[in-house]
Amino acid sequence: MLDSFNPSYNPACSPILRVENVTIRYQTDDHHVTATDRVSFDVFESDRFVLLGPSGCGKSTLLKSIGGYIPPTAGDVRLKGKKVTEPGPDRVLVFQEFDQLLPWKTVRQNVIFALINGGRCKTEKEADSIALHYLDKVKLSKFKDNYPHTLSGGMKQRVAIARGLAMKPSILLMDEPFAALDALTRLQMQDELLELWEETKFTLLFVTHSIEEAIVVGSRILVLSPHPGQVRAELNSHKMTRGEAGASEFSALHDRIYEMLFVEKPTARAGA
Ligand SMILES: Nc1ncnc2c1ncn2[C@@H]1O[C@H](COP(=O)(O)OP(=O)(O)OP(=O)(O)O)[C@@H](O)[C@H]1O
Repeated sequence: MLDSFNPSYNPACSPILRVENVTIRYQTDDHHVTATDRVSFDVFESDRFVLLGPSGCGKSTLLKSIGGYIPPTAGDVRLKGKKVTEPGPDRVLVFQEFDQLLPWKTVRQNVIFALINGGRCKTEKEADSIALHYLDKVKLSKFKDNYPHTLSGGMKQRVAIARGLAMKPSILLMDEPFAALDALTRLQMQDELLELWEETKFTLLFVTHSIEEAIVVGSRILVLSPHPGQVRAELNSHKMTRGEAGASEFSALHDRIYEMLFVEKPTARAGA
């Protein structure tokens, strides 16, 4: 899963996740596709770190690499100081697609299955109590014995989030988890995710191509240029709200990111 122990890792001040100069190239039958180009960033404990960029800039590719599914062509991904070489229960991925649950298992059985197979629990009893705890957190206690096909898209995503958090990963990886939802449900799910974060302060890496969503969900935002993805800027979006109180700050940051993505020419990494 991870290579040998790194004695230089100090949990008090080291990042949980370090992505260093990561370039990822796909080899197709007749050509290479460079998805990301020398991307670097650090994610610290309890960050809500967002990768933001237009379609095709390599956000999903980066997330899959962090998940251990795609090795970088160049550069390194390190989790708690150890090089990521394959998937592991310390990094749980939540996808956009609604079919990420096992359709032949109930909501509660889906969470129990992950807990036992991911090695988090040894007994069904222990897994059941953790599953019920997290299903309650996502307000799905009443639907614990339902099968996935009887749930709405938003409810299925809540199960996937409960399952992810129940695993207590070092970092929760979310790839446009709300993109396929209707606009109202999407806003509601963003708020619910923030409420959950307030309770447990889990470390989150969240991919989106929506500027609004990045500002609402993120405490830090990495803006990536169009294909191939390079770091355009890293921004602090801590304490931004979409309510009236923060409206002018919110729209100033929104406009700034919009310009970076669609107006300005690529520049070196800019701090904020
Ligand atoms: N398996 C693959 N084989 C070849 N090229 C690929 C593969 N997967 C992705 N790509 C290419 O890599 C680039 C980055 O794709 P990726 O899906 O990571 O971007 P993205 O930013 O997540 O896009 P979106 O927001 O549309 O999901 C694109 O040019 C894409 O066509």
